[in-house]
Amino acid sequence: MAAPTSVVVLDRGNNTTCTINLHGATVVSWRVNNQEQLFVSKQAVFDGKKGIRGGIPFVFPQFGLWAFGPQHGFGRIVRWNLEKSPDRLPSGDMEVIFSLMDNELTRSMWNYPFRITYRLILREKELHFNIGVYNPSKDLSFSFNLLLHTYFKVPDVRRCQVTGLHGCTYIDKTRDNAVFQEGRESVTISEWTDRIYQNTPQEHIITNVVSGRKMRIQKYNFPDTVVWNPWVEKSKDISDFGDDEYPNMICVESGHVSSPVVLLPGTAFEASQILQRPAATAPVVISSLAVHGRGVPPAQASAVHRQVSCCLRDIQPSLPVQPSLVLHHLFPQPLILVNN
Ligand SMILES: O=P(O)(O)OC[C@H]1O[C@@H](O)[C@H](O)[C@@H](O)[C@@H]1O
Repeated sequence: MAAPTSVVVLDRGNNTTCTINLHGATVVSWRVNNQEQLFVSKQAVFDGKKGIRGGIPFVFPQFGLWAFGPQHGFGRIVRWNLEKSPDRLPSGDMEVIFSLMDNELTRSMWNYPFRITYRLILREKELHFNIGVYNPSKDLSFSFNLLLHTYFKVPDVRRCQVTGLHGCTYIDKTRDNAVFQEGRESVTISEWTDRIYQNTPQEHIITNVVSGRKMRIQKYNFPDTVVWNPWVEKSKDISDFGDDEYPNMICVESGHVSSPVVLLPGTAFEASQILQRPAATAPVVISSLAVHGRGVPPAQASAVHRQVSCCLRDIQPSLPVQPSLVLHHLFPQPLILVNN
């Protein structure tokens, strides 16, 4: 029987938590105010062997097919060490550090000494990732790919837009790895998508993630951004992914994959990422309003109020909005807003 997997939990308070499975140091949950931000398939396997389908698997030292080992390398299928247990920082944020060193198994696929430290910090609305890869050898260089294979949870991937890709070249894995240039200001998904965008900027925003809000990705030393969704047909080929789950996830992955990192003896590579749930101003504005309107009986006012708040989140997740304009759009009949 395979070794059971075990998890480490960061708890910042206020129902803001992050759970990391030592198997692959895979982040399997990130909840902000009790709201899950990451997608994990209902069919994910936790057998301590297979990579976990969802969350944030750690792709190393290979991205994609590999002649010497499994697809996406061994980083996501080996057990990592808990280098430093969860600890509260003076800021109130929670920190944990994992590490991985070469061992018999990794040497059988990739015969190099290495050491990785993977530090996570859970803030109020942010999750920080700091990665260091060290080459302790005196004479051998090695090269590798590294990628954080982040599965974001979304209500409907067709409504997501990803910014920051305009003008970037991309390798399209759905079209025999042909190279194209992105012409859209923001990228939407309506079919099987598997692209490696190159030399992308340090920031992307994804719209319409959970509760219709936005997610900000900031990255350092990760020149590539992979965008993946298997869509209808490819989903059926993935045994640990439900046929009907593709609308509920989008992978936007920060990595160093279209060219390898070459690490000289005695040197280190560092990269980092911050995921941030920007504060939503609109629901705050509207939640302090009571809705009364012609055609809306008082008994239904709170239901309308709830509906308006949800719609507002969908329409303008984080920008300041004019509630009256949005309400007018939603309810053409005159409505009176009473500030509580
Ligand atoms: O099924 P896996 O090995 O987890 O890979 C999932 C996908 O991961 C993406 O990052 C790749 O670009 C895709 O080609 C791949 O299909």
